[in-house]
Order: sequence, then C-alpha cells, then structure tokens
Amino acid sequence: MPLLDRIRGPRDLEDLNRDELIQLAEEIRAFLVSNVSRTGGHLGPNLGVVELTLALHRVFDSPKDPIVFDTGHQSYVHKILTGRQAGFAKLRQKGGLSGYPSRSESDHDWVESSHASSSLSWAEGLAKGFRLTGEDRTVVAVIGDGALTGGMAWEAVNNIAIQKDLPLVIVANDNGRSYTPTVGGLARHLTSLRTDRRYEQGLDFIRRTMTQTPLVGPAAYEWFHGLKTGLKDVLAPQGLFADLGMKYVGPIDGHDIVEVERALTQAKRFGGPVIVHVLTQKGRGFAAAEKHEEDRFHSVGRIDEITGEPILVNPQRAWTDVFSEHLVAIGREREDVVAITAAMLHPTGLHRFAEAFPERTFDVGIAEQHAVASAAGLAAAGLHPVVAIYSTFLNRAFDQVVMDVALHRQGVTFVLDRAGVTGSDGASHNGVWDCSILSVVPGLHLAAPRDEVRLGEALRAAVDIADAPSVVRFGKDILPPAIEAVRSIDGVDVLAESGERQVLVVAHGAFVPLGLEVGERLSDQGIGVTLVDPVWALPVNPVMLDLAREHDLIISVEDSGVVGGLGSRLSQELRRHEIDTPLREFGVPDRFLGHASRGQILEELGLTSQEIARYAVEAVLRPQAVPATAGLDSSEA
Ligand SMILES: Cc1ncc(C[n+]2csc(CCOP(=O)(O)OP(=O)(O)O)c2C)c(N)n1
Ligand SMILES: CC(=O)[C@@H](O)[C@H](O)COP(=O)(O)O
Ligand SMILES: [Mg+2]
Repeated sequence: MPLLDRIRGPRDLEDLNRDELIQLAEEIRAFLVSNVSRTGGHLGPNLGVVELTLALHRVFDSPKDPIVFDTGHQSYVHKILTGRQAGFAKLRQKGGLSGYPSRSESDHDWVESSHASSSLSWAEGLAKGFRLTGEDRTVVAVIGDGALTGGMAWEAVNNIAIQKDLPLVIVANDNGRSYTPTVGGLARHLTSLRTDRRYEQGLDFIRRTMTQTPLVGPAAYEWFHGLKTGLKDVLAPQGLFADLGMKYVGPIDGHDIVEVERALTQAKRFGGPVIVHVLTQKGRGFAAAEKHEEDRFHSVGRIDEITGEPILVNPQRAWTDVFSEHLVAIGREREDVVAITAAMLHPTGLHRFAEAFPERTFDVGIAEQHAVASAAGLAAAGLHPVVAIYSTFLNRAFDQVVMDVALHRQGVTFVLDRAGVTGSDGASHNGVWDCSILSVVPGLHLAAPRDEVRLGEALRAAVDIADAPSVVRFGKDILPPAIEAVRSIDGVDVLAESGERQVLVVAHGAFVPLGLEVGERLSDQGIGVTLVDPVWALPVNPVMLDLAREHDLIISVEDSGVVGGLGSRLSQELRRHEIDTPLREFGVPDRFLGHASRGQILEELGLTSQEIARYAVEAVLRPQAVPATAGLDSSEA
C-alpha cells in the first residue's frame, strides 16, 4: 500500500522514519504531477516544497500552530497532508479545491493568501495576538524569495525584529526564482548567503574527514548533520537578518528532510523570531519543469504528465500576445517608451519588449507600489513608462496611482491584464476592482478595447497622453474577431442600430459581444436598439450624454465591478447634466466569487444576453413594473 494512502492528517507523519519520509516525498511528487497535469495549477512551486512541508507538519502542531503560506500557491502539499487528497481531482474547478489556502476547506488554513508578501504581517499579528491572549502557540510563515521582494514583507520584518519574545518562525523558501530568476539586491544577498565560500570550504573539510571516520549508516549521517549545523552557525554569514536583530538559521538544503527538520526544531525552541533560510528547487523531480527556463512550470494549464507538453494549444491569440506585439512596434517608433513589470515579465507579455529593448525594460520584483511611483519618476525624467500588471495587483498601488502619477500629472500608461472575471484562481484574482477605484482618480483616461484593432489604437493613444495616467484594460481570454463599427461619433463607436431610439446598450471591452447579443434579442422583439462602445470609458465622452438624451432606457454592460464601475460613472454624469433617462448597470456584484470557470461565473451572475435582454424587454414594455434595482438584482443572482 502506498504510504500516501495512509496519510489522513499531520499526525500520521509522526512515526515515519527517514527512508519512509523519502519514499513519501516521492509519492507526493508523483501525485502532484499526475493530478495537476490534468487540472492545471501551480505545479513548479509545489514540487519544490515537498520535503519542507513534510518537515513543517512534523515539527509544528498544525492547526494549533498556524502555518501561513505567503501567496498560497505553494500550499498543495500542505493540502495533501491535511486530508484533502481527494479534492485534487477538481482542483480550481467549481465545487472543487481552491488553488490557495481556504478556511472553508480546513482548519489548517488560517490565511486565504494569494496576493504576495503579506504573510509576515499576518504571522506577526497572530503571534502578537496569541501572546496577548496567553496562548502557547508558534506561528510559522513560509515566504518565497520572490515574495520577500515585496515592501510589505520588509515593513513586517522591521516590526518583528524589535519583538524579541515573539514565537514566530519565518521560513524563507529560496528557490532563486519568482517566475523568472528573482531580481534585486535582496536576491543577491540571498545568493551570497547561499554560496558563501567559507561555509562550502568547511563542508569540504568535513566530507574529507568523514571518509576517515569509522562511523557508518545513521550514526554517520547524524554526525555529519550535527557538524554541518554547527559549522553554519560559526561560519555562514548571518547577514542582513541578523543585523536587523533576528536570529538567522541557514542556509539549509530544503530537500534534505532531516536537515530541514533539525533547523525547524531549533527555530521552534528558540522562542523568539527566527528566520530559517531553506534552499529549494522549483519544479524538482519533474524533468520538464526543472529545465523549463521561462518559469519552471510556475503555473500550468493541462499538460502531458510525462513530457510536460501543453495538451490544448489554442491557435487563437490572447489579448496578452497582441498587447505584447503592439508594444514592441511602439517601442521601435518611440525611444522614450519604457516598460515596467512587477516580477511578471512573461505573464504580462513584456518579454518581447525586453528582448527587443533590454535596457528599456525594468523588472522591479513583486513591488507594485514601487513600480508605480518609480514610473512617475521615469515620466518626470522625460520617458513614457508602460506599467504592465494584472488588474487585481494594481489594488496594491492605488495610492501611488493617485498621489504619484495623477496628482503630479505624469504620463504613465497602465496596461491591466486579467481584467474582469478570470475564474479558476478564485476571488482574489478576478480583475473586478480596477474600474471602480480608477473612476475616482482625477484626470485618468481608461480604455477597454473590444478587439485587436481597438487594443492597438488604444495603446497608441495611451502612450500619447503625456500629462495624466492612462489605462488600457483587457481580459485573460482569447481575442474575439474584429468587430467593426457602423459609424463613429467623436470617438464613440456605434456597432449596431435598428428601429426607433428606444434602448441604448453601452458595452465595454470583452462584454461587447454580449452587448451585441442583447441588441439582437431586443431587435428580434421589435424594440429599437442602438449599441455603442465608447472604447474610452473614462473620462465620459460628452457624446454619451447626447445619446442618452435620445433614448428611453440605457443598459450598460461591463466586465468589472458594478458598484462604482463604468456604468455607475456614466449614470453619475447623466445626473450631473440633469438627464433623466433611466440607466441600469450590469456587471460583477460587490461580493467575492468562488473559483469556477469564467463561463460558469458569468452564468451564475446572470451576465448572459438572455437575462439582460429579459430585463430590458420588461423595462421597455412595462416600465412601471420593473423595480429601480432590477438590473443590479440580476447580477447578484
Ligand atoms: C501582490 C502580488 N503581485 C504579483 C503576484 C503574482 N505572483 C504570484 S507568485 C509570484 C512569484 C512568487 O515567487 P516566490 O515568492 O519566490 O514563490 P515561488 O513561486 O518561487 O515558490 C508572483 C509574481 C501576486 N500573487 N501578488
Ligand atoms: C499565484 C499568482 O498570483 C499567479 O501565479 C497567478 O495564479 C497567475 O495567474 P495566470 O495563470 O492567470 O497567469
Ligand atoms: Mg521563489
């Protein structure tokens, strides 16, 4: 019987000997490869933390001792060891396991992380809280070298370092990579800790001595490890962490389970804040991942479990690809255009720009706030920065968008990928907050292009704006075919017109095809429709006000948060101009969405042409009978 079948919870790990643990680690890797290759998910990060997670669960008493996984994408092994093996068949699917820690799944999950660099603050708060309430618990934070580049992590370190009796163990899981190799001074510092020559020379000496000792088997192993640990304390540079006043243990070979356990035990006994520096290999044990230069299989779709080749290669291009190509073309024409990524060069499509213009591309680490403020500086120095970032991660840098870019009237372009409902990564990764938060930024321009042509045009227009923030947002899906306008009125594209001017459908970005379907359904019912795409949704184009005056009802559809979103902004402008045409906004309600496919989520929210058209027909035929909030109701289904 495989050992893994006997593991129902961390207690089942207690009696395993070293050989059994090694076998179990192998079984877990096979389990991960076989399952994640079928569902997709964060394979590489999890293959790297198998021994580390086994050791964590043997040394600490989870859930009494909380284990907080930074970002949380590397918590699959933790899930396997805490009774959730069966759930992997539906990982990240509707009704299945979340791709991140989830409190509804298990008491072992304390923090539903997913946005990076917050674990140390969480752990500090938990540990401080337990100390105040007199509970004897140790809190563990597992943070990657990438997540350690985030400013929040350093705000926490600064605060932790002065609390000498805080029972807090920070495990720095150093695999040298975020997606690509982790960049920056900290990464360099970790490398120097990893490769310090004095420690290596000391180890060589021990190895040579060992060949002359009479010890064999486990005794030799114990002896060797004891010496290695002692040697590290004496010879290895404690560096930055120790200088800040924290105890540093490491560097530890993260795939040597005995060594990891020993270090964690030592850290637990210490009773104050300790950083345990563990070296791991992203993608370990799966050849295709180990040699995958781009990201070591950080996040995969469905793949062949032997070769690692993607199973479904969609020949159609995604929004990211098209943006990527347009930006290179712009870069050739405009020497002042520079690009910034917060550790996501390939996922945001900036790798092409980086290949063409390496000296004009900046990877700042997982540091969105810095990325945006630094962009303001670059703009003030005469350049035009393009900050390419996932919509959800811009939340981190809202203040910098307002204070550093908008207030200073700097020409910075934000390209927001993964805008709208993304689905399988769960609540936190839907890009549904950008329009609401950006709507309140004075002077900001925002475009939601509907197809490739409009994306190219919007991007060019955005980089021409030299005195204000400009934003181009698009989703994760593949691109729809080009949708040509029937005519254009001062920048507002009219996509369809039929009959009397009864219903004005205003559709944005990826929801333009949905708007077209709504329009068709209405004209099939004999209702006059005008369908428009403003392309530039912010600031509101005055043409929209004229169009609003000419219609009886306005329906706005957007793939973003409905509260304070684009429809809502238009509605406010109408009121400001005393235009009383009723407007109903359809978009994503203000609640957290469970993980599921994009299609399933949109269906659940009633964001289908059938539901929207049903509302519009009712509102036109029986205006008195339709409640004022009906549009919002259907999106809260
Ligand atoms: C605030 C924020 N920005 C960007 C990301 C996207 N992201 C997820 S994992 C990751 C790299 C993490 O690297 P590391 O912490 O070293 O973990 P590893 O995958 O190497 O285990 C990035 C950039 C995120 N989750 N949160
Ligand atoms: C953990 C994290 O934040 C990213 O890895 C994210 O899951 C990537 O999303 P995509 O797969 O949409 O690029
Ligand atoms: Mg890493």
